[in-house]
Amino acid sequence: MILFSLPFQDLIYTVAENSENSAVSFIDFNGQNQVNFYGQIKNTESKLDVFNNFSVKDLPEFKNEDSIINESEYLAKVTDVIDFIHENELKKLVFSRRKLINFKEIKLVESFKNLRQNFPNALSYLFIKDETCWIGAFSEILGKYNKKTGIFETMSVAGTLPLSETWTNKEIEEQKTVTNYISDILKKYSENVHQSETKDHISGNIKHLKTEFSLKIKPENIENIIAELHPTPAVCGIPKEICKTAIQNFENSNRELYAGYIKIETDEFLYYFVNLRCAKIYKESAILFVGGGITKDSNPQKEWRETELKAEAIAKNLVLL
Ligand SMILES: C=C(O[C@H]1C=CC=C(C(=O)O)[C@@H]1O)C(=O)O
Repeated sequence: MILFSLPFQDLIYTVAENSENSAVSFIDFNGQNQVNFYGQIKNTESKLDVFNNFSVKDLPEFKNEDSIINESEYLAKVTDVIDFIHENELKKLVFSRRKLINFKEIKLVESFKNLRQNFPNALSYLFIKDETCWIGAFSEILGKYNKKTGIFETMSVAGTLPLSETWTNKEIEEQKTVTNYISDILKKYSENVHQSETKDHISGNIKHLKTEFSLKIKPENIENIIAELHPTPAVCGIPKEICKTAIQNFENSNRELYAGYIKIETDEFLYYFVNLRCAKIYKESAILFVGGGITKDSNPQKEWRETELKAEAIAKNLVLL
């Protein structure tokens, strides 16, 4: 079962599970595994209560305690990542960690409702399938294709600060790396790539820098563009392959669906949302997945604070007993 809502839309949708067409797919970070929801996308209308049968008591217990690192372990790892960045002259590498929250009970539908209310510009979702349950809300679009006009949109979102703070060179350069990476790929598909100014992008308690792109493409190029874009340096790093391998070595557990993407096909659009600010739910615990772009100018303590802020953005919406 799945519930989701699209950016700036009031309706809550589900997938009817009435045909073999995949309407919503979660693709993991490595592009190797998928969770698919087949059938027609339909409005849940007022029947949301049905979803209160979503129960976590049948979910497995969380056992992989080794995947949780504490603050001092995180600081040591980020110091190693910075050394690696210097040695390999990298522009950016995204390092992530998991944060454990324990509870007796979680009200999943209420938590989902909180997320969609507090992240109106995001794709918000909640699903349980085959003993796997995830919840999340984030507003970064890896791709949005308008089937009628042929216009493809994407964005570069990076750099993180609390709302009240002022951007420094570190965040500006970090976001530029993502912008240049995306721009170089898009130029292969059109001579007319429109690039917006870089603006603040609010996401709950924090802000990011965002540059938007649009271009007209042929429908047969969509999947190629997505395959080239993912994972962008907003979630991986540059050069992509070196960073993918380094991430596996530095992070002591698999990212699973975190930093992957969510494909949704409606009558009008093909959407690809980046799966950040998300949590995997277990029987009596939730694992929050949070990361940040590390550069040669990173301060490990500030990076820790950033992951704490990102974790809080999800955690404060979870209704726990
Ligand atoms: C990798 C994450 O955020 C990305 C998206 C926005 C800002 C980011 C940053 O400032 O590092 C990251 O690139 C995450 O939230 O786990």
